Amino acid sequence: MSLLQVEHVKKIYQTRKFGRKVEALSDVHFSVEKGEYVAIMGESGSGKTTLLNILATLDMPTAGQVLVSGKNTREIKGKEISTFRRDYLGFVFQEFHLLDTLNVHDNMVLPLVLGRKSPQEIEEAYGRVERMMGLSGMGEKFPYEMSGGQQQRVAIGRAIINRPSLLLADEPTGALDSKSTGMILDVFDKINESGQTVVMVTHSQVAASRAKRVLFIKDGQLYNQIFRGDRTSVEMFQMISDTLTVMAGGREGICRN
Ligand SMILES: Nc1ncnc2c1ncn2[C@@H]1O[C@H](COP(=O)(O)OP(=O)(O)OP(=O)(O)O)[C@@H](O)[C@H]1O
Repeated sequence: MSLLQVEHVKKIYQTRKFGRKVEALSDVHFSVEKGEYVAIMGESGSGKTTLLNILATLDMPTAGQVLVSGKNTREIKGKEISTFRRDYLGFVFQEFHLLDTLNVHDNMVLPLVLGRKSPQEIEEAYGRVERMMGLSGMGEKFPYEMSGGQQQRVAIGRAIINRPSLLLADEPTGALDSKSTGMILDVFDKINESGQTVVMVTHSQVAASRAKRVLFIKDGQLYNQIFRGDRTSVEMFQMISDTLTVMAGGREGICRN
C-alpha cells in the first residue's frame, strides 16, 4: 500500500460572484511511497495549491479521493480531522507561521503539547529535532529575533517533531534568499534521508531539483513526471528546465497513469 494515494481527484470551485464554475483539478491520479521526496511544479493557476490543500485535508475534492496510510480523508469526520492532521501530517508554509509570543522551544513542541505527550517525551523529541535543524542553544529566542532561514528551520522542526507520516510543504523557500534557501534544502535532504516522506509544491527549479521525483501539473492535470534516479541535482535541474520549456510551448503531455 502506498503512503499517499491520490485517486482521480477533481476539484470544481464555484465563484461567489455569479456562481461561475472553475475546474481547478480535472483528474489527478498518482501515489507516493513511504520515504519519497516529491516536488510538484506547474505554472501559476495550474492547481498546485488546490491539490496541496486537498492532501492537507484543508479542502475536499469534488470527485475522487485521497488516502493517507490507507485512510480515506473523506471518511474522517468532524473533530477527528484535527487529530488526524496532527498525527499524520506536518505542514510547512512559505511564511513560517510561527507564534510570535512563543520562543523557539515552545513553538517547536506545540504539536506535542497539544497531543498531550509527557514532559520527558517532549524534551527528548525537542533535543532530537533541535540538533537536526541546527538550532542548538536557540530555544530561548523569539521568532522576531531570528533570520528568515532560522525561522523556517523552527517551522520545519515543528512540522516533523511528531514524526508525521507525510510532510507537506508549500513554497518553503519562497520567502528566502539564496543562501537560506540552500540551508533549508539541505534540511529537507536530511529529514528525507532520515525516512521522512516529503511532498513539496514549489516554483523553484533549484528546490525541485533536490527531490527524487518531480510531478508537473498543467491545467489541473498531471502533465509529466521525472525521476531523479542517479542524476545529480545539476542534471535534474536541466531536465526540469527542459520539461518546463516544453510545457510552456503547449506540447501534448506525456504522463499517463
Ligand atoms: N476559492 C476559489 N474559488 C474559485 N476559484 C479558485 C479558488 N481557488 C483557486 N481557484 C482557481 O483555481 C485554479 C487553480 O488555482 P491554484 O491556486 O490551485 O493554482 P496554483 O497552481 O497553486 O497557482 P499559484 O502558483 O499562482 O499559487 C485557478 O484558476 C484559480 O483561479
